[in-house]
Amino acid sequence: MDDRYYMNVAIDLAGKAAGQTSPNPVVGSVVVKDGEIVGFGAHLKAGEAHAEVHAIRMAGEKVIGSTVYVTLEPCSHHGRTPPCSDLLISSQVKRVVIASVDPNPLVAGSGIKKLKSAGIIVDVGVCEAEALALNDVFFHYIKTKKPYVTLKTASSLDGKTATYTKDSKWITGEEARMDVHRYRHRHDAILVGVGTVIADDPSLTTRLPNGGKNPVRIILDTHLRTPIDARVLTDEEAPTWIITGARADEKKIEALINQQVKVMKLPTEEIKIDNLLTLLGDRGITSLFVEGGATVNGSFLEAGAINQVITYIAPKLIGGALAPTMIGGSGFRSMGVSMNLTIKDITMIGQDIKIISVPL
Ligand SMILES: Nc1c(/N=C/[C@@H](O)[C@H](O)[C@H](O)COP(=O)(O)O)[nH]c(=O)[nH]c1=O
Ligand SMILES: [Zn+2]
Repeated sequence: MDDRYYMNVAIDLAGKAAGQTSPNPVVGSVVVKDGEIVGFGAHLKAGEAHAEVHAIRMAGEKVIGSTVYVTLEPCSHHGRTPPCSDLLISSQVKRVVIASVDPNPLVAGSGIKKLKSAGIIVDVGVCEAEALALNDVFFHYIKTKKPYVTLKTASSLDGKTATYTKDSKWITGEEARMDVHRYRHRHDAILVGVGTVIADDPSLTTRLPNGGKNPVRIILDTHLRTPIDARVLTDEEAPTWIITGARADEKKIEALINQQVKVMKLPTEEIKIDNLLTLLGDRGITSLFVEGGATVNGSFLEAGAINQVITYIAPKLIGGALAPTMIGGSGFRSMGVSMNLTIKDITMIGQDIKIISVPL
């Protein structure tokens, strides 16, 4: 088989661990000897073995003189595990095929240099686009030190997210709502505004049949209006960070803090999304799932802080000039300055449509 075939096996393996490896990238690796796959592996959890280590361990003796495919440049620095480039050299590998170079400017290219100076044949760029797409979150975070932001909205055919009486249970069906929980599992944090907490008293936890990781729950609450008995404050299911303004009342802050709740003040009285993202990035949040409501969605849109949009549209009509829509705020004044995106994927999920789009 050709290089692309084996690299696609490595890419498929890497993608299966999506959401588990944060803050590390997902990486896959395949060892091939005399046209036979003799080992493969994926990085499963930060701090544990890298993909190449799993693959080489499975290959055993057959790794000698083999070709190793890996979706990201092998590491060359001592992180929490010894460098994979050293392991590839000591395993007497003949050739290494790499899909994408490490985006971290500190290490970019050094793994490749090390392998070449040890006499290993190195080819770079096989299936590069597919490999880069695996780690759009990781690359974004490495470059900006801010979380990759996914905005998720769910609405009726006529764009409503609830009736004018604020009833919203449910708009999308079971399958689409289950899909949302898979995104929650894969994200470091989920964010809603205090309006959603007051209206829905959401738990914002990941409820999948086989369990799943709960994201940190971020509540934007400038004036500390989160009800003291809200589930996100009392259910002991996941950490909750309340983000408030510089002038927030210290007594109210004291009343909200408990072992699962932290209150964090931003430097300005009103919440600025850029300051929020810096604060979250500094605390190691690499991916942020914004579930609204409309006001919060509007502030992310106006801040130009959206990296991906997941839209679920249900075959329902709600109507009502006062019924809420997906994005509030003041909005753009003219089409010339409105946000343009490209649709990457459209699928039916149960009775609903799911659209994935990214800004141009
Ligand atoms: N009304 C709907 C949604 N509503 C989304 C938010 O308004 C809800 O408060 C939040 O998902 C509740 O989180 P939970 O308590 O953890 O279940 N989102 C959806 O995808 N479809 C809907 O029909
Ligand atoms: Zn490594």
